[in-house]
Amino acid sequence: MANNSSNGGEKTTTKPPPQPSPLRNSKFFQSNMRILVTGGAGFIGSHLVDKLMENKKNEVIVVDNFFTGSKDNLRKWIGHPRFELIRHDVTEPLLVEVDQIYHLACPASPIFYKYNPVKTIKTNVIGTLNMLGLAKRVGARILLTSTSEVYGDPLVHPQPESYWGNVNPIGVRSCYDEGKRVAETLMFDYHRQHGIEIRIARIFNTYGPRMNIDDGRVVSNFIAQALRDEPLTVQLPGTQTRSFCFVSDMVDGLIRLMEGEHTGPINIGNPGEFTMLELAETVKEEFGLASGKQDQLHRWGWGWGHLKKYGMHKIVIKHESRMKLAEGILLINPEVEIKKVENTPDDPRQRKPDITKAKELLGWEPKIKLREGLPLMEEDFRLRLGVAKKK
Ligand SMILES: NC(=O)c1ccc[n+]([C@@H]2O[C@H](COP(=O)([O-])OP(=O)(O)OC[C@H]3O[C@@H](n4cnc5c(N)ncnc54)[C@H](O)[C@@H]3O)[C@@H](O)[C@H]2O)c1
Ligand SMILES: O=c1ccn([C@@H]2O[C@H](COP(=O)(O)OP(=O)(O)O[C@H]3OC[C@@H](O)[C@H](O)[C@H]3O)[C@@H](O)[C@H]2O)c(=O)[nH]1
Repeated sequence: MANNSSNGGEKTTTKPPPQPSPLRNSKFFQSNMRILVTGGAGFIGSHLVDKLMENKKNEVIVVDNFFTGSKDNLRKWIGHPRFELIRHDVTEPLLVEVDQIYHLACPASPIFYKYNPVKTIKTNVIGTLNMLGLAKRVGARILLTSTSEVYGDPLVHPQPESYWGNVNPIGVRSCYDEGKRVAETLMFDYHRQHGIEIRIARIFNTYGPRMNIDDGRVVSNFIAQALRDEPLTVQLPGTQTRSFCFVSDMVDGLIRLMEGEHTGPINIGNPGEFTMLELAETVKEEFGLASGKQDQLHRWGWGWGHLKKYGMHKIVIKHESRMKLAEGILLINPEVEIKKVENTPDDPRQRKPDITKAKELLGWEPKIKLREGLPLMEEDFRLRLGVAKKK
């Protein structure tokens, strides 16, 4: 592991920050906090906007090119007097007057960021340069949503912020991993050279309502597959691990980081670690029977306790016609609906955040466990998939 001396960088500023807008210091005019959210039409961004809009002192401007995001995620705010939505690509310069910038714009799902890798790296590098230029011009504080992927396929486990990572610089994921690493470098160079107030969050896998249904990320894939009665596609070997954070916890962490006194980088994630096979089992238990078959079990007075008692908790009922109640024993189709499929290159084998810094510096830790968070996605996914709960 590398030493920690240049991590955090909190004593390295050589210049005072640029002057904020005169309105900030006005004695006579109590202005609102003007907050720019790039990528605000996406999954995490739209939840962040919901939270920021709860504060009546905030005006929120979203900038998005709608590559992976959608206006639908923001529909409740369109037309609101404290809200503006601008179709704009962050690889182009932007002129707006703001006090804070949450810079999220970047496709996050591997399928999407690998679709046009040159555009992904431009978004991370030129997009971040443009947002730092904006921050410098208007004296805004800027927060970058970096990623656990800066640790690559980590050789240190769990990953503290002081770990410098194990990243392939020429692989198919590099446009994203290395792009985010350069974005972090740019943030610290602007901080040291120009005194910009920066914040860096290293986000670990996040899930929740509004994830794109077919964007290839594992939680949204498994839930959509379970609700469509399709096999869950576990990519080989299935023993690779991830740590999943519910989106409301993530938003809380990002706002604390922005409002706090520490530049970061700070890991924001849930340390609960699961293999992909364990995740598939959990989704099956929460959703496999939830598509109506669970109701039937309840009508018979059967619950998971009964299934577990007979060692059947890992079994999905495929055809109800094959189910019989015989002398009080439920016969279930033993077909296990998990399909092992090929993986993609450079898939990290393990990932778990060390969140000591987030706890100590931000007073933050996640509240929602995986089993509590997964069911909170059901209604949203059913609605968008058009799959009703069976009676
Ligand atoms: N969700 C996660 O698990 C996770 C993990 C680590 C880091 N992150 C980071 O958090 C941020 C948000 O992730 P998300 O899960 O909400 O992803 P998302 O794909 O749902 O949202 C990204 C948003 O950015 C927009 N966008 C992409 N390129 C753009 C460009 N050039 N100009 C303007 N807008 C652009 C998209 O249209 C979308 O609305 C990303 O920066 C991502 O790297 C997410
Ligand atoms: O259907 C699937 C999809 C994915 N997987 C596996 O699930 C694991 C997680 O894959 P995801 O695509 O959800 O996400 P990854 O962890 O690879 O990248 C993620 O983490 C960091 C963020 O910055 C990225 O934005 C995010 O997508 C991988 O090991 C993958 O092989 C499956 O087993 N089945």
